[in-house]
Amino acid sequence: MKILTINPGSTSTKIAVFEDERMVWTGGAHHKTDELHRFATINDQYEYRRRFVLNQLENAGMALDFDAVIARGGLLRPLSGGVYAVNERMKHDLINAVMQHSCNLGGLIADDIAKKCGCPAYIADPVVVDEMQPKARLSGMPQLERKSVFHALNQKAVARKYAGATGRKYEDLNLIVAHLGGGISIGAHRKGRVIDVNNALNGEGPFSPERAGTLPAEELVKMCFSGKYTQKQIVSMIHGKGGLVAHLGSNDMITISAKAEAGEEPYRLVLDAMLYTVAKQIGAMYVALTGKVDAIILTGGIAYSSYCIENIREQIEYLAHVEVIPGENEMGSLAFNALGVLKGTLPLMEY
Ligand SMILES: Nc1ncnc2c1ncn2[C@@H]1O[C@H](COP(=O)(O)OP(=O)(O)O)[C@@H](O)[C@H]1O
Ligand SMILES: CCCC(=O)OP(=O)(O)O
Repeated sequence: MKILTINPGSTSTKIAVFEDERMVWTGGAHHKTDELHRFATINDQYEYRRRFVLNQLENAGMALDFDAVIARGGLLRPLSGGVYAVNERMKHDLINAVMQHSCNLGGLIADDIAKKCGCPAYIADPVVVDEMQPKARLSGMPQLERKSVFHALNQKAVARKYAGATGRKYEDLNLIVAHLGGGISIGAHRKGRVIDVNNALNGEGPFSPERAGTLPAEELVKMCFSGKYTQKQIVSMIHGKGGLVAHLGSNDMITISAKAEAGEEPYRLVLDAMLYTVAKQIGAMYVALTGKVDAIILTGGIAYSSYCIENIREQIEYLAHVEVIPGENEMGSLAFNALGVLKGTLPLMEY
């Protein structure tokens, strides 16, 4: 069976083709900050990203004859993990999502290409997978409930991979998984359920290449009412143009980590500050798991940087075993999920 997998991330669009479990082609690219910031909204990126996927497939000589097209899922209502068919209700919710992120385009692009092939379109383990324990949902303001928005697909895939490699079941382990990408999410996985995690999108947790992370609330309120900024500008300072983009004007971690490693300022100070916020969030999830932690897994694109990994390791290695699984296992995981549905070993959920 031939599966097309599509993963629109905040900094990249990744594409891969699988024949059963075997990846036979991979494409995609990192998008420069300016390339995406010329679009006013995420929905405005739809045509650009759709054409990007189709052009890449055409240039690689890939015919549009897939058995299924599956994409990373977007900011839908809170859902259980699993595979969902893209339907009209889902497309409506993706187009009209309150929270904006490029993953909202995944199901829409998958649906368009699947229609050209005459095959089904799916999403799996969307970013809104919600398994939070009740006490983690409350903030200090009853009006503001915490929400589970994170790299569910990759966090679950690497957690299962680690469990398999150590001869155990994901459901028997307590793990902290830190996904270090354009956004950063750090989850406490208790026996196969993510009982707490920072919302990677809305100003919670570490700052990241393009997110502001936790902010001083009252200072932020003053900025909002200063008359100097529109709501859209403030929101984009929280995600899109926050974090390293705000401090250093770039989300290119390869260049930034090389400069930081060479001791160049302000790169060293800003990157070390970001990694300090990562270590602190890992500490918080250690407490969420009451210190009973089998391993801390560092994953995502930034986990390719030895500077970043060693910096974080020094701050947390006394807590538990540290496992590094760089990149993301999202493409393989998407293909595995689509195949499971096509072969009837996984249920297909309706949105
Ligand atoms: N070899 C590398 N060294 C350091 N950072 C890297 C490397 N490769 C990718 N990155 C960084 O990883 C981030 C993207 O991570 P990824 O997990 O692909 O997330 P996203 O889904 O947000 O695109 C970018 O900030 C990119 O600069
Ligand atoms: C919306 C949460 C997932 C996320 O932040 O993904 P990226 O790191 O790809 O932006």
